Amino acid sequence: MLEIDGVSKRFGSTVALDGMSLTVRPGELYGFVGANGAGKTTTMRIALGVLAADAGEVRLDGRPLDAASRRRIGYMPEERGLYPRMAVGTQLRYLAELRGRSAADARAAADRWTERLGIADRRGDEVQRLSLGNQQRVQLAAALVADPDVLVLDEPFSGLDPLAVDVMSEVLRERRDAGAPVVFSSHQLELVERLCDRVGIVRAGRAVAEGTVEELRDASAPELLVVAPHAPPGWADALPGVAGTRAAHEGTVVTLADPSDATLTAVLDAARRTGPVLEFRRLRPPLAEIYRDTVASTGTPAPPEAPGAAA
Ligand SMILES: Nc1ncnc2c1ncn2[C@@H]1O[C@H](COP(=O)(O)OP(=O)(O)OP(=O)(O)O)[C@@H](O)[C@H]1O
Repeated sequence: MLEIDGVSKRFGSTVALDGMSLTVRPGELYGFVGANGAGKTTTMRIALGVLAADAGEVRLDGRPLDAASRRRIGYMPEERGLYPRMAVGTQLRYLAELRGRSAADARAAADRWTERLGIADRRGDEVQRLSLGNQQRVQLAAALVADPDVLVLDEPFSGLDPLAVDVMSEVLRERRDAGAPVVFSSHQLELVERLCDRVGIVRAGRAVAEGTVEELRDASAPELLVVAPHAPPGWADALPGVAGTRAAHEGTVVTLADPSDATLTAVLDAARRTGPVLEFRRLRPPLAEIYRDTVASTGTPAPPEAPGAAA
């Protein structure tokens, strides 16, 4: 289990992290989402020891991380940390050996992962000669080559073609199924919704919501779609238990302040009084909508990034 507990970090006058906390459990695929500058990369760098926290703690299996336990984490940095002029195979073997694997093990792992990720025919090529998407596959291989117990990946899906997205998704699921905690950041919320067991939403350096997509959905204001073609504008605005309405999906979306049976009945009765009701159902907002609502309801917009804040 990987725990980020109350971690804070400033860069000069910029508060990058302000008490960030999240937990990634064994055998869990965790999606880390938030606006540009919300603090995802900083959190991951601190977890990996690339940066030091000002306050708070990162624990692996209940113990504060140290140099030895950090070696159990496979990391894919956002800035991608490969040597551009080193051949793919040589580089992967080197990284595995650096993490304590024997030369034979390192070679076997480099061969296995390049095969698995569809870049076996590029083993002899310098990394800089590969397309960006293929460099990303090498970067994933680099995170996996020493057989880590935990995976921390910063935007692993950005810029990948659909087939590469499938390969990446499959590999992350396999690691999850093998019992590893796997956390990745992404702005591709459909993908996060499809792939992740739990999601953490961050805003301005702190986690503002965490749970399965279903839990996050339950925590947001429930909405009904009512399609009643003869209903006049504002027909549901004043009903008891209704927080607001808007026109959408060729009908009316009714946001409920109180999702009780009494409210549902009142809304349905009011709709039926206007004429035929073609549709009446609970809406299941996608993660993108839940994300927007969560971020909007957790404070004023984040201040713009301080230009040139000192590191
Ligand atoms: N080395 C640094 N020096 C100064 N400020 C920094 C540094 N690294 C990050 N920051 C600031 O910390 C804040 C958090 O940045 P971070 O990169 O963690 O966000 P992010 O959520 O990963 O964003 P993105 O989605 O754009 O990758 C931002 O305001 C950023 O400008």
